[in-house]
Amino acid sequence: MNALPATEHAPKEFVLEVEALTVSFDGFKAVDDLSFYVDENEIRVIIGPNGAGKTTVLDLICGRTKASHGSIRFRDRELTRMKEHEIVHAGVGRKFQNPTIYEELTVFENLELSIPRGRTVFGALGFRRDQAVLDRIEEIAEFVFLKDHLKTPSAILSHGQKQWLEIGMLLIQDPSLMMLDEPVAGMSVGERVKTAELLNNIIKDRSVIVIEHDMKFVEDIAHRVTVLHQGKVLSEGSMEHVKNDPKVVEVYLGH
Ligand SMILES: Nc1ncnc2c1ncn2[C@@H]1O[C@H](COP(=O)(O)OP(=O)(O)OP(=O)(O)O)[C@@H](O)[C@H]1O
Repeated sequence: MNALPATEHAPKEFVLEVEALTVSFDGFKAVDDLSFYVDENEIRVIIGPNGAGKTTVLDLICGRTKASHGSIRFRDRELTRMKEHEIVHAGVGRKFQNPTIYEELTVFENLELSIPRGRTVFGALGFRRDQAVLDRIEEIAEFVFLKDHLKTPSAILSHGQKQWLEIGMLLIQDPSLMMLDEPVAGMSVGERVKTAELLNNIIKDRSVIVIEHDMKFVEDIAHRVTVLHQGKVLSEGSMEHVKNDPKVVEVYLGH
C-alpha cells in the first residue's frame, strides 16, 4: 500500500473554531453571533473599543462564562459543554491582565507550583524524575528571560518580569492555546520588544490569542487581527487590512 497519510487530504483544521457564539446578560448581547477561526501556530490579536466584548470572548472560551448560543470547538472538543478546569486540562491556558503570581515565593517556587498535579518534585518517584522537573523549570525560566532570577522573591521583580513569570507558569502546563489579556500593559519599551520575541517563540508549539490596545505592539506580533465592535466582528485580516478599513478607523482607530 502506498496510501498517503490521512492528513495529506484532510480539510484544513483550525485549533479553535468559534461559531455563532452569543451571550446575553439580562437581554444585552455582549457577544452577538460571533464567528472566528484560529490556526495552528497563529498569533491572533483581538482589538476593539471598550465594551466591545473582547474579555467576554476569552471568558467564554475558558468556561468562566457560559454561552447562550453557539459553539466553541477546540480541536475535537466542544468547550461550551465543559467546565473551566476541564478546559484547562484540555490545553487552554488563560492569563489575566494583572499578574496572579505568589509574591512571597521565588520565581522557582512559582514555576514549580504551576507544574500540573502529579508531576511536582515532591510527587516524583526518584532522582531522574526530580531532575526532569528541575530541567523543565530552568528551561521555562530561560524561555521567559528569568533564568538568572530563579531564587529571586517574585515581589521584587519588575512589572514586566512578573508578567513573564505568569506566562512561564502557563507555559509549564504546555497548553495548545494560550490566551493573554493585555500582556504588555504597564511594560517598558524594552520589555515590550522582548515580549514580542517571547510570543513569537511561544507559537512555534501552540497558538495564542491576545487582547491588546497598544497598536504598535499589535503591529509587531499579529498574524491576523479580529476587530470586535458591539460583540460582533467589525473587520478581520492582516493589520494592514484592518487599519485601512474605514469602519475600523471610524469606531476605533480614529479616536
Ligand atoms: N457578567 C456580566 N454581566 C453583565 N454585563 C457584562 C458582564 N460581563 C461583561 N458585561 C458587559 O458586556 C460588555 C462587554 O464587556 P467586555 O469586558 O467583554 O468588553 P471589552 O471589549 O473587554 O472592554 P475593555 O476594553 O474595556 O476591557 C460591556 O458592556 C460589559 O459591561
